[in-house]
Amino acid sequence: MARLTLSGLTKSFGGLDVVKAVDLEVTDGELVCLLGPSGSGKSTILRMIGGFEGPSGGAIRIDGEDVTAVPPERRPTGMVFQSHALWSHMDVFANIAFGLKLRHLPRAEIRSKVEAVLELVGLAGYGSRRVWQLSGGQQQRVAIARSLVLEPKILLLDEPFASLDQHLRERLREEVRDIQQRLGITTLFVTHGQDEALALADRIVVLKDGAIEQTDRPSALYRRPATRFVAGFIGHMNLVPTEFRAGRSTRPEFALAAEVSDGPAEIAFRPEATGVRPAQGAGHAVVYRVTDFGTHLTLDLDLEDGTRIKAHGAGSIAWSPGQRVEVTPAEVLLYRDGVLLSTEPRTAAAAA
Ligand SMILES: Nc1ncnc2c1ncn2[C@@H]1O[C@H](COP(=O)(O)OP(=O)(O)OP(=O)(O)O)[C@@H](O)[C@H]1O
Repeated sequence: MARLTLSGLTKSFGGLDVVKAVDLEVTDGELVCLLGPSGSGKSTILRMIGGFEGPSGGAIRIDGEDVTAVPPERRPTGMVFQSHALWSHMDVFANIAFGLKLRHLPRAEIRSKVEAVLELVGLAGYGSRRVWQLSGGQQQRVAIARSLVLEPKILLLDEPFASLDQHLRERLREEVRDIQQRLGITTLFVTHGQDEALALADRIVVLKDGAIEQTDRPSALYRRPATRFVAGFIGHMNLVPTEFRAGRSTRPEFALAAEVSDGPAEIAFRPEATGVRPAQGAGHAVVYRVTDFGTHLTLDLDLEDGTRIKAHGAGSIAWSPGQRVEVTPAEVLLYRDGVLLSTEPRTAAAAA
């Protein structure tokens, strides 16, 4: 078990800061996902922790010990890359045993460690297979086994399943979670998939342009995204522009009251927390598109001013494009200048 501490971690390439003063504490046995769009600095942070990239500033500590200047092979970290870089001319056993041989462990000990780790990743009996005889998923399991066999204190995974199909990816991430919890190994997992992060992580770090936007548990991140960016990155968030005057939204269709100063704001609410029903009178919105996802129906709706929002519609109603509807958002948040306002808005009925 180990604790990882990043303080003021910074990296510049050619004068451009791609990682900007990142502070993060990962506790014993925790699995933290680094989530962000392409180019947000996720891999660079992971590579710095693994020692494959030298920081331009800041420090990396593992269990309190400064490892910032320690070369990768002497760090207590194990890294798994997207392209697993297995040696195709060696069999599975030799691939996994390689690092142990470099450490001059006795043969019997190497054998028992490799067999144990093959068992752990669900590949018992595969030791004599050639790498090219394995499926993509099996190869990635070998790559994980090759890291784990060295018993790192910290496991670093850089989009390890990105090249695999959806089903396999889901299965492997469940396996990784099981293994990680069984070993209690502190883990950092890089992904640009929000589903993957939500499914795997104890906590998620959302990165944008090399800086942390928010660090939180999946449920908290989903319920109260600290910024507009996070709101739009984790699931779908409807964002409807409005103006507040004397504590009331000027949008007639969502009459909201909130203790905010006058000025513009965005009303934010999730499609799954939005009530929709066929309009009795003129309604607030018009159905643009109906999409049946099997588990639920998603309605794309156009508000009077042309703002398009999404809502989940009841399967028992025959929705059709052009239909006029009434919309009742619930669990509403407010953003101003891209940042969550702490004020909880009340709906018109509650405010009246
Ligand atoms: N060796 C390098 N030299 C110059 N620029 C680099 C180097 N490595 C990364 N960068 C730049 O740093 C930024 C962050 O890259 P990084 O790979 O960390 O992002 P990422 O969030 O992991 O993206 P992706 O999801 O696409 O892998 C990018 O703009 C990238 O072009």
